Amino acid sequence: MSNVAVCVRIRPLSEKEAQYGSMVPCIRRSDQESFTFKDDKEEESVFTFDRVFYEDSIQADVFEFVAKPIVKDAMNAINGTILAYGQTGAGKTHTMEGPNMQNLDDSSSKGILPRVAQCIFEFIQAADETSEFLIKLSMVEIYMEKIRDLLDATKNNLQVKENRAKGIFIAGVTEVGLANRAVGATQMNAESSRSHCVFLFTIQQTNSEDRSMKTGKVYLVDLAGSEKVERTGAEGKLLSEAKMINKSLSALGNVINALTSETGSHVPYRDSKLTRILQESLGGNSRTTLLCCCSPSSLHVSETLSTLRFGSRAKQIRNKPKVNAERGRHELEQLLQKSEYECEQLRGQVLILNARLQSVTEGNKILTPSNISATPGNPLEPRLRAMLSKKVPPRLDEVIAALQEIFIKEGLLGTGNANYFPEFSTGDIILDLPSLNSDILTTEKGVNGGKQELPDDNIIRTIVILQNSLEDLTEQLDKVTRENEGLKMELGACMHLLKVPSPHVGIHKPISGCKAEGKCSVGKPLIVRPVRGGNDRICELGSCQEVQILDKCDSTQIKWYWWRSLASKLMQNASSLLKRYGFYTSLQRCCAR
Ligand SMILES: Nc1ncnc2c1ncn2[C@@H]1O[C@H](COP(=O)(O)OP(=O)(O)OP(=O)(O)O)[C@@H](O)[C@H]1O
Repeated sequence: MSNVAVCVRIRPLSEKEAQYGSMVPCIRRSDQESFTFKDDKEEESVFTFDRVFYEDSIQADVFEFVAKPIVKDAMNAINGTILAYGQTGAGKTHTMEGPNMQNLDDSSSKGILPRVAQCIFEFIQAADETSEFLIKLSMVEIYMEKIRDLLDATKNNLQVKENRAKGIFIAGVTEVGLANRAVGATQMNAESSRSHCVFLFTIQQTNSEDRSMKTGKVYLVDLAGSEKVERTGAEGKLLSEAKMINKSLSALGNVINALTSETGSHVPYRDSKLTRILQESLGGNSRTTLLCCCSPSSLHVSETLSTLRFGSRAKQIRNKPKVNAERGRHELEQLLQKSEYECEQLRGQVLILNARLQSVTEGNKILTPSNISATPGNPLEPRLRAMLSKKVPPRLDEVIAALQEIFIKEGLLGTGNANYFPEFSTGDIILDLPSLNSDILTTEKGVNGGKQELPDDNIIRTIVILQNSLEDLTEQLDKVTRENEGLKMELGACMHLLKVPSPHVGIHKPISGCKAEGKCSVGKPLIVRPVRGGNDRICELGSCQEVQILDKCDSTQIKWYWWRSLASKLMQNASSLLKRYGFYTSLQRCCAR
């Protein structure tokens, strides 16, 4: 379990705020983690967070502390989320995107978003040779409780769905276009964004040797301004927008309150689209950092206080980050083997217990050294009796070997099953048969001082112990058998994947009817993938059904070919690629250029 990290960023005074030069700022620096806040009644309180970035902090420092560890985790298949919270004009967009997404040449002012993109490619360059990567980016905004695809203006009411494989996801979100983020002007900030903006990087990593796959996601969320409606002076449409924004932010607050309340009350994730999308980031399996943006001006003292209180509360949320990995063939085979072995062990124990139960109920006697000889026709051999009479409990494998012999002799097992019990000598048997046996002994000695004849209730107790153990074992066996089935399916899927031929690099020769013809110039190298079981080859970036294969490469070459060209294009054209999130469009253009 790890707590949600909460950082605070205090921006410099704006020109307008600076005009009130005589006013003392409401925040006084203490150190990197705490500061003193003075409220409108001049009362002071100390706030402490994971990290405080003051007016003089630089974008690179914020990225290094807040985002880089999250990107690193995502490369290891642990989902991460960064949320920027604060009133309008407090510096959320400046921190997340930078002052000018149209011009990313100024590397020092770049915000978290372009740095995350760059960092992903840096990690890829340094990654293991056997790793193949697929990076995706989606961008949506939540405006008036509707999810709009920022890359496809026609999709303006996307739905949030959930399934076992993907967790929570936005169904049908696409990767094209991007210029329609809703912007409205309020008195607070001439370019205030009235929507919540969510950027999602998905990093999918496949091991080219065993096809095991792991996926990490990074959510970057630039929340709409958290100011109170009456302070914005909003009217008409802007007023209903402001109310809607407040509604989803108060839903966010309610989720945080529920997650941090001691009574463990219901968490109302479904009360807004925002909280639904962020479900796994808040109290879920993601590593999450909340970045509270504030103005230092005493003009905004009440908004800043409410932001700081929000941050303090969120700090108590505990998440449980997990690795999202699909297991590779080798790992699956080992697991399956272990699970089958466990199944065999359990089956053996069920058989033993059944026999003991039968013996106890039918012979009306307990199987202990003291009464073995008194039971006429008792199937237990002297060897077993000797074992059970030792002070030190016998090793389970010895008991099993003896029982196996007896079972065969008694016709409970055919001789063909002589090896039915696997080697039990490892000692990792779940049921502790010796201690069960000593339980029975203790019961017997406690009741009648170890005499041969046992009272009926003692026999009943023994039977109950055996029956309970049997039930537990049967349950365990069912569970392991089910897991076993799951593993077999996973292994099957993995084997299937291994059979899919690896891609080749070829030269795209558009033929008539190819829809990609207009986009791809003849002779431009493209990645193509042979269609399984046939000779056709599908161009992955276009829809051309025929590609002339000039050169076959192994998957490592493919990886380098693909990522070198993509990464260099991305790096070279960083400004256009990330220009107000034109990342995906640019990916698509890669083949047109
Ligand atoms: N750390 C900073 N250094 C310099 N200028 C900053 C900083 N933070 C914010 N600003 C400036 O303050 C103004 C408001 O910032 P920004 O647009 O990022 O606010 P916001 O919280 O995103 O507002 P909104 O909720 O409307 O999106 C911008 O002009 C921005 O350039």
